[in-house]
Amino acid sequence: MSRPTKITAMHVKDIRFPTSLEKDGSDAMHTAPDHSVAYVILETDGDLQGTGTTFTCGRGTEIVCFAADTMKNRVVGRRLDDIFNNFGAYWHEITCDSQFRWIGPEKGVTHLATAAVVNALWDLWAKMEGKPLWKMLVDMEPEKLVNCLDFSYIEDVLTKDEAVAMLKKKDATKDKREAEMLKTGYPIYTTSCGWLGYSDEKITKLATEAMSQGFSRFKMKVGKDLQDDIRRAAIFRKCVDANQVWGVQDAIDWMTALAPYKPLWIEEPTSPDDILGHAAIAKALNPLGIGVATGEMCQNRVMFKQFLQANALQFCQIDACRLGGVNEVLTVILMAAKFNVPVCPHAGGVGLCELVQHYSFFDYIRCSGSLENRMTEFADHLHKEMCAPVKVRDGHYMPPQAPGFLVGIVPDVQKAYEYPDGSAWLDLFEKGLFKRDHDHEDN
Ligand SMILES: C[C@H](O)[C@@H](O)CC(=O)C(=O)O
Ligand SMILES: [Mg+2]
Repeated sequence: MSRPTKITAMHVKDIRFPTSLEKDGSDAMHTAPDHSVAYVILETDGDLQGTGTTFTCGRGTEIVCFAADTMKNRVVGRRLDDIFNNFGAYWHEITCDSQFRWIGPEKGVTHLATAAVVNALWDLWAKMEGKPLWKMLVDMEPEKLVNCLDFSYIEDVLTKDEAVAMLKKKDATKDKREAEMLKTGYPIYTTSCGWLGYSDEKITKLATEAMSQGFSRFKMKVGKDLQDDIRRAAIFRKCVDANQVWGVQDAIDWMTALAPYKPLWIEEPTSPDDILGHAAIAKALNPLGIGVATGEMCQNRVMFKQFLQANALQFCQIDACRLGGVNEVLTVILMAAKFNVPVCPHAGGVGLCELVQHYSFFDYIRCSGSLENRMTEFADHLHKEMCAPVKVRDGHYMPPQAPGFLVGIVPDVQKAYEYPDGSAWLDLFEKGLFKRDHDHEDN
């Protein structure tokens, strides 16, 4: 097999799944999402390809694809050694393009696009090393790993030297934790029983099934109707997720009413940008035993820094595609470890479970060294569509062994669900179940 030396081409696909039909993935804000991805493939002069995705919710995917496509000229033709030997500097270069940066910076569509491209590079690198991403990160020399990160704007709370020291400190005992992960896996919770559009009967049936499969932790969606939420909270309780529907005082009042059901956290209680609002909610709810969780829409490491500084979150929910890929996610995991805040990654979207598992293994083995108050999300749909679906055993993710970041979608599925001309979509249009984008108000 010939080892790649440079990127020769980049392709971007808009792949969407009609999850709104069954209300999979629905919440109080996103009432009918179609879980989708901007799908990036990097071709090389060798035998390997890199694949990266960014999770989106249907309409809008084409915009992220367009943004990713415009990044081609910063990727194609580049030598892989130049990228991987100076990955932190390369990441800085692509996120600081002097013109592209104006429509970010480091947030929104451009950052979602960055994630897909950057994650494809990490997938390729891990395949070249012959390791799953988590294992490559666990084995990498601390200095080399830290060289992949961009510390701009966060050096007031975490320096390169401090990050190296943190990794070195944990390295003495990492083999033990790696063996533990290989044996028992990383604890997870499921969101799949609690999507907002599901009936009470469906929730009860799914929760019962999940318990028989070894799940003991659940998340339910809230925020549409308080009486509905109270009734459902009695069916199962643990974490609740409002997906940004409330103002600060609404969040405090609503959650005070749900407090008797003892939720561990309230997720995204208000605007994801309102750091001080989250801090006020946390201050009011922490005494009731409820923590604040957020991060799936936290734009970048700078905002995470402030959330941590302001004591505005008790559970840090990194997302594999909202931040600008592995390089930036690792800085947030390190900052969270410094503040002793548990990282509980967000994974309610296609490909996210497959991606975030790598972060949880890395976090436990090499960074936090703790499982206390930590669990990663699992959502039960769109796995058979993946080339290497997550392995779940007794409510735990089991570490994957195949090389790469492992977010590839089965080729026939890619073809069928490519929007709008894949056969599955043509069929849905023909049946009148969907209208093409721009032909309708809403599905
Ligand atoms: C629209 C998405 O499905 C969202 O509801 C996911 C989410 O908030 C979560 O998994 O948490
Ligand atoms: Mg959520």
